[in-house]
Order: sequence, then C-alpha cells, then structure tokens
Amino acid sequence: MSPRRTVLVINSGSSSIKYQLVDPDEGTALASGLVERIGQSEGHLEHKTGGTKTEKHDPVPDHNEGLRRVLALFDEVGPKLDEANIVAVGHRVVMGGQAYDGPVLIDDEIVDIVERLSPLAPLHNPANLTGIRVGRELLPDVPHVAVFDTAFFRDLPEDAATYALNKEVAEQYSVRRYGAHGTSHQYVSAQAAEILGRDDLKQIVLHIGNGASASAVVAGKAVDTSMGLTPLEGLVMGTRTGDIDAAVVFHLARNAGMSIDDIDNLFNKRSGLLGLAGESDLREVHRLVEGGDADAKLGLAVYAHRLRKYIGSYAAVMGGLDAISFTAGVGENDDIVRAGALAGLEFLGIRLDQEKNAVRSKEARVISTEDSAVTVLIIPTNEELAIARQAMTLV
Ligand SMILES: Nc1ncnc2c1ncn2[C@@H]1O[C@H](COP(=O)(O)OP(=O)(O)O)[C@@H](O)[C@H]1O
Ligand SMILES: CC(=O)OP(=O)(O)O
Ligand SMILES: [Mg+2]
Repeated sequence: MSPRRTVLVINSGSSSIKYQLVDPDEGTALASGLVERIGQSEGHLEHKTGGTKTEKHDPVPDHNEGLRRVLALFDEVGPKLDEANIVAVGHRVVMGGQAYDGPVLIDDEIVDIVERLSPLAPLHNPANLTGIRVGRELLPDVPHVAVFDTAFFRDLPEDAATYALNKEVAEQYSVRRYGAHGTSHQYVSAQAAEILGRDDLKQIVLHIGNGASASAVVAGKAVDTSMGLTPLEGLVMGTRTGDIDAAVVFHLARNAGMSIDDIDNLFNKRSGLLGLAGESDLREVHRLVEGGDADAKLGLAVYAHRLRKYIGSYAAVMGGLDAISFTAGVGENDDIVRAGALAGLEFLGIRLDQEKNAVRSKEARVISTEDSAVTVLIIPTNEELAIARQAMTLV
C-alpha cells in the first residue's frame, strides 16, 4: 500500500487564516485550525488534530507572523509536516481575473499576477499573497497551487458579466463581474446534483458566511452570481453593504467630506449587519432582536429581503428552479435566516419544512416538504477539500 498523501490547504483571508492538512483521497482532515484577531491586542490561534484542540492567545501582528505560528504549531503539537507526505500546498486566491478557469501551479509569474490583481480584491488578494509567499518560503520543496474563487465564474454569460458602463472605460480598466466564493459554489452545486441524482438542475446556491454570495447554476455551469468586480456587490454581509446605488459614493464624497478610501472602508468594513445593528455575527444579532432591539430587527429584515430578491431574480434568469442550497457559517447554522430568505416564496414552488429546518446537524440534508416543487437543502461547504482535490489534479 502506498503511504497516505496529504495536501496542506491555506486560506489566508481578509481577517483570518484558516488551514487544513487534508487527505484528498479519503476526504478527511488530519489537522485544521485558524488564526483570528490578527493585528489586535489579543490574537486567537486554534489548532485541532486527532481529537485534541490547542489554543493560543498571544497577539498576532500580521498574516505573515500568523502563518509562521501555524507552521510552528504543526511542529510542536503535530502532525509533523516533514513526515506528512505533503504532495502539494493549495492556496485559496480570491481574484484570478479573466485568466483562469481552473487551478494553476504557482511560480514567480503567478505571484506577480496575483499581486497585479489586488486592486480587484483589495481585502483578499494581499492576504492570499502573504500566504503564498510565506508558504513557499517555509515549504520550498513541494508544488504550490493557486485555486481561484473566480474560476467557476470565468465563463459567465456575457449579459450577466457585463456592467452597463461605458464600453471603452470598462475594457481599459477590466471592469466586469468576476464573482467570488466560486470554489464553494462549485462544490455545493455538485453535491446538490449528486444528492438529487440529476445533472440538469436549475439551482441557486446561497453561500452565506461573513462574506455572502448567491449563484445561479444550470446543469453544473454558473450563469449568474451576486459578487461583481469585487466581493462587495450583492447580498448584505457581516460588514459589507452588498448592492447599493453607486451615487451614494458621489453623495458622500461631495457632501460628507469623505475620501474614496474612507468610503471604501465604510462600505466594506463598517456596513452590512455591523453598520445596521452594531454586530456582524448573526448569533449576536439574534440576541439583540430577542431583547427587542429595533435596529437589529431591521438589520435582519434587510438581510432576508436581499436574499429573497436574489432568489426571485435567479429563478427568472434561469427560467425555472429545481433546488436551493444553503451553505457556509450562516447558511448551515441559522434557521431563522433560512426561513426569512424563503418567506413568501411559496408561489415559486418553495415550501420549507419548518421542523426539518430547525434540526441542527453537520450533515447535508433536505429541509423542504415532500410536496415542495423546489428542493431546499443545507449542504456544508468544504472549500479546503475542494482546493486540495483541485491541487491534486496538477501534481
Ligand atoms: N450557530 C450559528 N448560528 C448563526 N450564525 C452562525 C453560527 N455559527 C456561525 N455563524 C455565522 O457564520 C459567520 C461565519 O461564517 P464563515 O462561513 O465561517 O465566514 P467566513 O469564511 O467569511 O469567515 C459568523 O460571522 C456568524 O454570523
Ligand atoms: C470573497 C469573500 O468575500 O470571501 P470571505 O467570505 O472569505 O471574506
Ligand atoms: Mg469563507
């Protein structure tokens, strides 16, 4: 029997680093963890392996140091990386522009390209790049592979990908809709097709985490998605506005004396649920709602309203709808958000089974009624496994 092969997957994100040591053949994680509160006075590092969890609370100044600590923890607690038979390191990269519809082996040129694309994912690509740089430095003898969030959306139909912006300006500055979270949308839509035993589905995937996006997928191909030039467009998110009239930018620049950077920061980091309710985490928002907080109640209503709007519009884009899948931190765990997103959509053939919706489980499952024309599912995403398997195709 050949020894077990593993892939180290690094998701160096906007505000955290998540990682997994994956067995791509078995589909299991041998170790996983995250670094949070990077740059704050107290950091949080969590490393899980073989049923044990190690936690640290030392400050983590930046992503570079965070990743070094992670690799040191593997050495300290295990599994030892030099004994893990790592055949590839897979890196999540949010923005790959129009160039990639699949994974690529990372060399210096790819590093340059990821850097040049940073203006199109300013919160994500610089952090992804740090992960790649430190990873290549500390693990120089294994191939490193970039798996782009945008790859699944590279071939969106032109009418969905094009903004009604002056053509010359759009072309000169690469302004179009690229989407994001594609690795998750691809993984979850494939799972839904497998569970339902159909490869011709018209389906909607709702990836609702801190960042949140919706996609419309027909027979395995993405035909629309809610994130655009950057991961700011679309759904209401933890701290991001999602869709907003672009004229709000002109208004604030002219009348509130805000600079472009101020407005960027406002839209990306101080808006969404945080801006409406004072909390970005749904668990906190629900706690406030239970206490009678009117801002939190409105925040939650705006959040659900946007989800309903996307479901309706994607049913129209696809000319029908067979399945809706909820995934990511909120989608997998929050029955109130799921019910709110589907409320009043019975006319589309969507009937949520309230009891099934309330069950807590880590398993993929159907939560619509037997007689619902549209099957509603919860499908836990596994971006790390999807990245590991894509990386394996190149090594
Ligand atoms: N039990 C839960 N109930 C409701 N929401 C939850 C629960 N657990 C996590 N969440 C939500 O999931 C979010 C994180 O989702 P995740 O997919 O991990 O996001 P990201 O990858 O963008 O960091 C949290 O901010 C919180 O709002
Ligand atoms: C693209 C994006 O929004 O990613 P995340 O949800 O990890 O912030
Ligand atoms: Mg995520």
